[in-house]
Amino acid sequence: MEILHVSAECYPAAKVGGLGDVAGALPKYQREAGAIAKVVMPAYSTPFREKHTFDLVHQGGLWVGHEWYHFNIWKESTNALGFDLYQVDIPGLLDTKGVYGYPNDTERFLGFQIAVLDWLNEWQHQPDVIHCHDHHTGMIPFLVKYGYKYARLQHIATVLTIHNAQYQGQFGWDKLYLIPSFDLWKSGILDWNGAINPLAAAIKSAWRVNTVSPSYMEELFGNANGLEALLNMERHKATGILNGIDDEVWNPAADEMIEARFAVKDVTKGKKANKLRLCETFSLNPDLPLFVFIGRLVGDKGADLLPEVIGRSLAEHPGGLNFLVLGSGDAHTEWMLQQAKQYAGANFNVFIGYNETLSHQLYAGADFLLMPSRVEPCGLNQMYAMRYGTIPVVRTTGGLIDTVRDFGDEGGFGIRFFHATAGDIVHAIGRGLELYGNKTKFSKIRKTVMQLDHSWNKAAREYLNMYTSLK
Ligand SMILES: Nc1ncnc2c1ncn2[C@@H]1O[C@H](COP(=O)(O)OP(=O)(O)O[C@H]2O[C@H](CO)[C@@H](O)[C@H](O)[C@H]2O)[C@@H](O)[C@H]1O
Repeated sequence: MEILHVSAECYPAAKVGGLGDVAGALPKYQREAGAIAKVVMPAYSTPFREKHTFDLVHQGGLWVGHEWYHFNIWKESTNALGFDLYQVDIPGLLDTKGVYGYPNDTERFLGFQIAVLDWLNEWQHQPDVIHCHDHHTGMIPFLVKYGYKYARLQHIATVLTIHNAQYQGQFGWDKLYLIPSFDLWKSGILDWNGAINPLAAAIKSAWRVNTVSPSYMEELFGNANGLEALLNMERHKATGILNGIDDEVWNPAADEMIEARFAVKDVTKGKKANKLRLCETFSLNPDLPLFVFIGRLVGDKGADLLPEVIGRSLAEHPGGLNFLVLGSGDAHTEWMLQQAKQYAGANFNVFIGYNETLSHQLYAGADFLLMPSRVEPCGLNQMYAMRYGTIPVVRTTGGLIDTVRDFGDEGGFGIRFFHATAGDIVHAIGRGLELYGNKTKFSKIRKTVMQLDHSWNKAAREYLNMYTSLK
């Protein structure tokens, strides 16, 4: 069984969020489970490209509408990721420093998908499954089925994983000419609510669709940013498979990025050393319980609630806890968090930006991780946090339901709350403080969360079973 994953991100070559983590880990575990798994992604101008060597495996040219581009497909030559990594290099289109957020993102990702399909079309060797991730690759299942040029690929199974249905990649019908020619009778398949919608087109065209947790799959049938009816129609081919975490990258006993490495047996000592260093860096008192938030500062993550939560918690427990935030995103939320320093004084600090090393240090040094997400398809942060002995405080939604059980319930180990409101979050933080005060219980839960099995092995097998069922 050979699988080609197509993704806009793949850690460590390029990562903006959880998609990068998944594309960088799942293929490795699929290989361990006996399959051949490869990844193809865009060749952005990142430090990764400068630091690694590549072999040229294919050259071609393609049209995106009326623009002609030359493209190269490169294969990373040292097997640095533990699987074959291919990068699509399209000068003038994909050689950007960043991944997303350019005015021509529609053209950039169409170019990427066309290059992948042209390459597969001419490649003697073909995979059994093309596994597409999110809307940036959503035209592939459609074009494999209906693109005139790609008839040779029609027998290859296509799978779509929805990492986040909030983002669908819509563009206007005036840009139809950008898409390689296909049976125009099928143009309705591209449409959702009067626009060309790559995520909807992929949901309609892929052989199988999955989301990254069973609970999020259920939620989408009732709330999918406009795609509810479509997902209900396609329910027969939709399923939820819970993400895992790469326990080679996220391992407190071997993590080179943290101050002190530790395992379950020396968790108290290890956490203390990491917390001390973190608090020194951010001028926080290490004797207080530390709540952190790591992530994109956007409404879906509930980041806009943080300034009020910080203010109200400190009003309820004056000088009783510290907050540290790592993230970037909405300019207003970033500004509000900077302002929060004025009223939170020495009990709060924030790092605005993206910093992979610092994220490891926060998971290792914190006592609690806050995730007040309004939408959380799976969430990896809570699983990373638990592996590093940090107790998650999460909203009861999506994948957080499938991975965190409240410590008030039989066998529970985290803290859950229901509403994305400052009141509910502050209450949950209060429960965290009580738990922190009960040293025996706190230490027991810390050890419990570190030992939970969130490895990719189970999910890797579930994906392989899904592919097998398609043949
Ligand atoms: N400023 C920063 N500095 C350093 N690291 C940062 C950072 N901001 C975020 N990160 C890192 O980015 C990743 C975020 O992953 P998540 O899965 O929590 O969210 P995301 O919404 O990106 O992913 C989507 O896809 C994933 C994968 O399927 C789903 O789990 C999730 O629910 C869905 O929204 C983590 O590795 C985190 O540490």
